[in-house]
Amino acid sequence: MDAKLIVDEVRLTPILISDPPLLNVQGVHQPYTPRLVVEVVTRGGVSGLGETYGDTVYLDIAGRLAEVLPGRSITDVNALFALSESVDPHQADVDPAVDAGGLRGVRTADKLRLSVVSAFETACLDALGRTLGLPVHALLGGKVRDSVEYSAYLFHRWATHPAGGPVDDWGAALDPAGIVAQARRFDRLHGFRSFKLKGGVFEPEREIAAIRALAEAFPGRPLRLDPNGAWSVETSLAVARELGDVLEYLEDPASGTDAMAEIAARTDVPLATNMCVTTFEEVPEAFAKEAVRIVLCDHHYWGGLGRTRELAALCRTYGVGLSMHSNTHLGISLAAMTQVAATLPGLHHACDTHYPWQTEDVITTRPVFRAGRLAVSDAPGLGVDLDRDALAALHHRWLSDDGTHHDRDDTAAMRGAAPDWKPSSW
Ligand SMILES: O=C([O-])[C@@H](O)[C@@H](O)[C@H](O)[C@@H](O)C(=O)[O-]
Ligand SMILES: [Mg+2]
Repeated sequence: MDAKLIVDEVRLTPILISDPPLLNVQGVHQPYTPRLVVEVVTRGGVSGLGETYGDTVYLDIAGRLAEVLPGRSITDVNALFALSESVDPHQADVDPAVDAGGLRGVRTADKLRLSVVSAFETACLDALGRTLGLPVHALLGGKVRDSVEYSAYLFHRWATHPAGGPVDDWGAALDPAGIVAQARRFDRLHGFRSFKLKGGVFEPEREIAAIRALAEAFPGRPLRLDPNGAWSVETSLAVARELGDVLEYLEDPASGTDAMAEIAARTDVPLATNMCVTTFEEVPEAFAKEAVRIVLCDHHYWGGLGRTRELAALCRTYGVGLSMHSNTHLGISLAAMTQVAATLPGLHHACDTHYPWQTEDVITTRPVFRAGRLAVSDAPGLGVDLDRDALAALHHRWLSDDGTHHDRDDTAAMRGAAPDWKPSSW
């Protein structure tokens, strides 16, 4: 093996990034959210980047994996899965509740581990691409498109965080007019064609009214509503009836494969998910029951860019559509999302991204959306460079935090404002 390809060192940098007070079924985003930046440095002196969730449970696994990677080749990405299993001590005692802030289905030991592996895989591919002078998409078999379409991600939100924190100039959006104003600003700034509204915050009638207002303001544009499983089957069907003429798809209206399958059987509105199909183990049942028409892939918890392509092949085989889920993330993840999305032939919907809500980053140049699309970089690796000063500042914030923000918890943030608050379901 070429010595240049051997891992010399792995650097893990937990950071806290500022985040606006976006509302969802579990509460409100905290003012700062944790992310982990992974750097894999080769003996050839090349450094590759990856990014993933930064909560404590991920940091634990990442620390163990980082210890055993030096001496192995950055080409050995398939070996990362077995290697991560061999170092993960927490496999048996994972709380299977829905993730405390991520809303990406139930927690499993596998999913936690894969969310870490994905950042290491991305970092290895970035390092390999930089070493060979090739973009990551070339390492995945080549791009099938030159740009990737993203959708605007609309949220009901407060103007400021109740307990203080970073302030932006978006103001509150708590009714249909506020959501339309937010959409207009996204349209003006980034040219997004599709709009997704995070639902499950207010009673369904108010969210239906917001989608209707969007349909009037942007006739013919693809619209989606995602209450993260907050509704019953009957409520979901009622919403589907109300909005069937304007929705591109309804995302996770109810929780669980059985509920989704029942809704799917009784409406023509396509259902999408990033909650009931989140692992390969969940695929057979959901596909057999025809519970979803679109799976939202996410390279973080599916285990990386290679596994995302495997999921895409499965969806293609079973005639299920594909798009991409997003959670709060920075530019390294956005670059990884764009590189893998560029290689997926059956990507027929605009991908989700939280990125426009993020005002801080650890890369030197912010990507620019044009007409809602990002150009696919042909530069070596992911095509992004680390801003070490920014990384150090965000790491310093993480070090200075008393632990309140080390684990994302939207419910805790909401209870800071309303101590008796409980997630609603309709
Ligand atoms: O950021 C949020 O509040 C979202 O609700 C996120 O946690 C979800 O994972 C995600 O965006 C989704 O599509 O369900
Ligand atoms: Mg969703």
